[in-house]
Amino acid sequence: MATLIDGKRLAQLENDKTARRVAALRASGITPGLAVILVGDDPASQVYVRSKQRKARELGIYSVQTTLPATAQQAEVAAVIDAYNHDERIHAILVQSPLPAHLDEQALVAMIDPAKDVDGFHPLNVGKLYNHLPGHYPVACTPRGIITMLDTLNFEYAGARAVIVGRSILVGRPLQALLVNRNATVTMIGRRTKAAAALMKTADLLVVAAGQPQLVTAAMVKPGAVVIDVGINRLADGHLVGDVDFAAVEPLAQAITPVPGGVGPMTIASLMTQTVDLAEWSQTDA
Ligand SMILES: Nc1nc(=O)c2c([nH]1)NC[C@@H]1CN(c3ccc(C(=O)N[C@@H](CCC(=O)O)C(=O)O)cc3)C=[N+]21
Repeated sequence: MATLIDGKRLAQLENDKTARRVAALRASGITPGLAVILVGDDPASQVYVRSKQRKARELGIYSVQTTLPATAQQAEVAAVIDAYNHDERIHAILVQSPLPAHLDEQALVAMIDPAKDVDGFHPLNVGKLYNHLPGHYPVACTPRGIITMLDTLNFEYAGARAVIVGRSILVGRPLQALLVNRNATVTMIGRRTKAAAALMKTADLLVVAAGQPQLVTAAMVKPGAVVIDVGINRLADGHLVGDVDFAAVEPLAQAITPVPGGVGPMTIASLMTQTVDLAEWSQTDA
């Protein structure tokens, strides 16, 4: 039987630490501030943004939100980013993804002050991560949360074979960099990959972020692998499932994340941690 990686519990532990750091910062006169920009009325995005705001306030973080209609133009969103860039109460800016298709998301992300880029999506921060540069910079929150979970397992990165299914800007690409930087050997799988199942079966660490329920079956998992399921799929009956056939894979894995209660809560915990990081760095790196 696999170790269940309890994301809810690990997130709780991390949030407790964050609350203590926020209290210490506030005692020294700095309240960490998070600004969330939501465009449109995608129901899943509204749920995520609401839980981010709730958690931030719980932890003592100053938290504000700008909501724009789905018809908002590029320049309107840009003006909101610019205002937060110059707002001294705000240390962390998040533009909820995905944006409506008529907006150029990458151009907007590039307008965020890199020192306030809590998602780590600004090209400057992406480049620093990719090149494994020293110093303080934010990294994508979902991959950061995955690393935290692997660290608690004392996962041995060096020499491990990692396979990542999904090459997104939010998850697959930044996680690839974080794992390469820890001396893992990383294979990226996309839709055009040949013999994907056989590649997955070589993985000591299998991370699945494809957005496809039941994509990974027991036949694709090496016995003893660590399996991280990033998928969040809402089925017709309202059930939330990941990308991994949990019931079939769990008996042969060394450790596995559940959905819900795995990567999702850790993503939010990482976001809170990184908001506080940015507030601290704004004092020391200025
Ligand atoms: N700029 C930006 N940054 C993000 O970090 C970002 C984003 N855009 N867009 C969407 C994805 C997705 N994401 C999730 C966060 C928490 C849960 C989460 O807490 N999930 C719960 C279940 C929640 C539910 O019931 O739907 C769980 O897995 O247990 C899920 C998904 C952050 N994202």
